[in-house]
Amino acid sequence: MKRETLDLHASRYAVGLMSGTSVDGIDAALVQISDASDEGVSVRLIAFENTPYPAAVRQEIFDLFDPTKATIDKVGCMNVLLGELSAEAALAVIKAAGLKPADVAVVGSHGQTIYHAPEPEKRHGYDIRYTVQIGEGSVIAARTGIPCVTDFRPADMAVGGQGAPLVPFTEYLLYREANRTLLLQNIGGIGNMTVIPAGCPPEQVYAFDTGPGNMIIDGVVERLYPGQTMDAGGAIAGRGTVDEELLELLTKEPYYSQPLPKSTGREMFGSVYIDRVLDIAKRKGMKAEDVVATVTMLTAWSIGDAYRRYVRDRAPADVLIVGGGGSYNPVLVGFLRRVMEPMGVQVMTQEAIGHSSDAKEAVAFALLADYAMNRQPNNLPNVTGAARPVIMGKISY
Ligand SMILES: Nc1ncnc2c1ncn2[C@@H]1O[C@H](COP(=O)(O)OP(=O)(O)OP(=O)(O)O)[C@@H](O)[C@H]1O
Ligand SMILES: CC(=O)N[C@H]1[C@@H]2OC[C@@H](O2)[C@@H](O)[C@@H]1O[C@H](C)C(=O)O
Repeated sequence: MKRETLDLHASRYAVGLMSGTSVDGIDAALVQISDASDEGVSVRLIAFENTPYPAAVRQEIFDLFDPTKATIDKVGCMNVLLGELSAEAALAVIKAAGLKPADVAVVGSHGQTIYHAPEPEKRHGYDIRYTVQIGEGSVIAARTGIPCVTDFRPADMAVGGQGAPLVPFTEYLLYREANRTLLLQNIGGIGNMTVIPAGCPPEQVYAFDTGPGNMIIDGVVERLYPGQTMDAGGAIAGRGTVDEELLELLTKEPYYSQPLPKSTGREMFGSVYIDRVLDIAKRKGMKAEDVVATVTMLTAWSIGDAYRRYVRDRAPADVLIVGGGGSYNPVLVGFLRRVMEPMGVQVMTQEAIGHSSDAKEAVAFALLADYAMNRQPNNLPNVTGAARPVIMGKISY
């Protein structure tokens, strides 16, 4: 990962855009990237903005998660609309930083995943893995006048990788420590964990999706409390009691014991899954707040279970650093402490160590785009399962 092409200490501005599996809006980070004299870079967050999606747009995006509804005209149209909204988000964060578009070297935009199929399917004798992120880079480049890198995941999948998770590459660059083994746990729609052993080289970093993050919590709350899209502050779960029987049943989901590398998404923990949970809860006559408390505990349990199964013996960790929207749910973080601390792992939030939970993924896509522009590999093959390092991202000038 050593940078070869750049002047040491040269610095430039980049924008990173992320629209995650929760579909809550577009996160935009403006960062200053400087090359360090040793391996890697340093990144300073200058400005961060979240632009929520209008409710009708959010609904139309959700409709695209159902392959029977995602007709090609709707996907094509939303691809361009999200390009427009992404360009506006980029321009807004540039303005918030007191800069002009001409000051910015690159925009890296993850886009919105609408389908992710990382396991190979045999088609006409070929192993096919595919993933679809929309938010047209040509539109972002045209509106901002800045080169834009999009569509990061397919390059990793083309060489046998899962195309996810990608953020561990930048987490290694920005968080590694000489003396502590870190677990970076993102709790967005999906939960994902990055393991960074103390003083390790990049080949020893590994990461995987632990399972649901807030996706089930959000899904259950939306159905049981019409008009609410999340359990803000964990207020509902805080009033409820975990139903051990339902929890036990939900922990049997085969994904949790599937071997690494693995990644998951709305295809597994989306609306069909929510229907199933709510059916069982109804048959048991459960109170709404108990259902929310139980699925909140399920997320915490899945993280602890993943640590026990895939990490503890290989890289006993000192600390688990929680990021993503789930870090704003104190009941979830409390459950996580209850699960992790008996195993000797301290639980902290990104904010507690001086980073931003909200901005982390957007920052990552700014840095991944910077690598792409410099024609430098930006995947971690041992994380995604790819056969080799590749340069991910397609450039719209
Ligand atoms: N104040 C809060 N209280 C409780 N939960 C919150 C709060 N703020 C955010 N969340 C949760 O975090 C979710 C959004 O998290 P985030 O923005 O990290 O997800 P994402 O980036 O869309 O997902 P992913 O990382 O899986 O792609 C919301 O849908 C909600 O469930
Ligand atoms: C296919 C896809 O969009 N995956 C997301 C999702 O959201 C969290 C988790 O599942 C992670 O695997 C990934 O995103 C982050 C940004 C990543 O690639 O690191």
